[in-house]
Amino acid sequence: MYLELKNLTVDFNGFLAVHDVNMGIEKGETRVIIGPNGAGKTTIIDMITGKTKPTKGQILLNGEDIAGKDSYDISNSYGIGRKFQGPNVFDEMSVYENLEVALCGHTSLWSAFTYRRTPEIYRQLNEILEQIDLTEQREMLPRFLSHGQRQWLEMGMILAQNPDIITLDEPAAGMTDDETFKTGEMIKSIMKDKTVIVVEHDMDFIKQIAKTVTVLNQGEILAEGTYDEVSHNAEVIRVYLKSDDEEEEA
Ligand SMILES: Nc1ncnc2c1ncn2[C@@H]1O[C@H](COP(=O)(O)OP(=O)(O)OP(=O)(O)O)[C@@H](O)[C@H]1O
Repeated sequence: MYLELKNLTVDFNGFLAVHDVNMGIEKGETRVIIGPNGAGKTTIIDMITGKTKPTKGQILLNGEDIAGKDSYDISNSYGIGRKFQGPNVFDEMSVYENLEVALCGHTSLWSAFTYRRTPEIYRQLNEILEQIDLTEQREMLPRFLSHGQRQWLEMGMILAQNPDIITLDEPAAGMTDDETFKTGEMIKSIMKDKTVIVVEHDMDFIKQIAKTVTVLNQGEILAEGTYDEVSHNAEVIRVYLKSDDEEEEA
């Protein structure tokens, strides 16, 4: 197994936000984690990406336990990238420059000083611009982009960093139906060689992208299976899907 969570647990002052979670994710898989508000979905991503240290359990990446390592190490040495819920771009830089910073990420003054745009850098940046459909917007500042386009820029910035594993926390939140569909197609095409872990609520979007869906409830795994399996599971309908519909109707 490529990425394996074993008895993963976090205790926030006596509250078990994640409790004995076991999950195995294959290399190249797109895994979606769903569940009601407060189920522990983001906390699991926080632990995988080093933001939160587990109280107990292991996070095995190719058999090596990375639980408790800091987020810088996890992103730089272990190739795990993260897209947060809200936009996370440099407002004063163009779309192109944002991607360039992500691609070339200067770790020292010297590397920034000696940096030159090479043909290979141009090629890679243009390829990413095409993949996220922002070629025409390349000189624009992010604030002039639509909400969806800003999210795609961030997906491009993560791609530019070339991680092996990409975690996306509600990538379609606030998007129109068309933008949501386009985001799903992007994940399927440009991230097809990556291992992708997505936290989402939009069931159509989940159906579009997921091979396996893990359902969390109150910090524990309630069900796991294909979209069809979990969406027909009586317990999942009771604790999650039904209450979702009722909220929408209310
Ligand atoms: N640092 C923290 N200290 C204390 N409690 C926390 C902390 N972080 C999260 N929690 C609690 O842990 C539970 C799980 O939170 P989490 O954000 O992982 O849920 P979620 O499934 O991602 O929910 P949502 O769909 O609303 O984003 C919640 O009850 C939350 O209030």
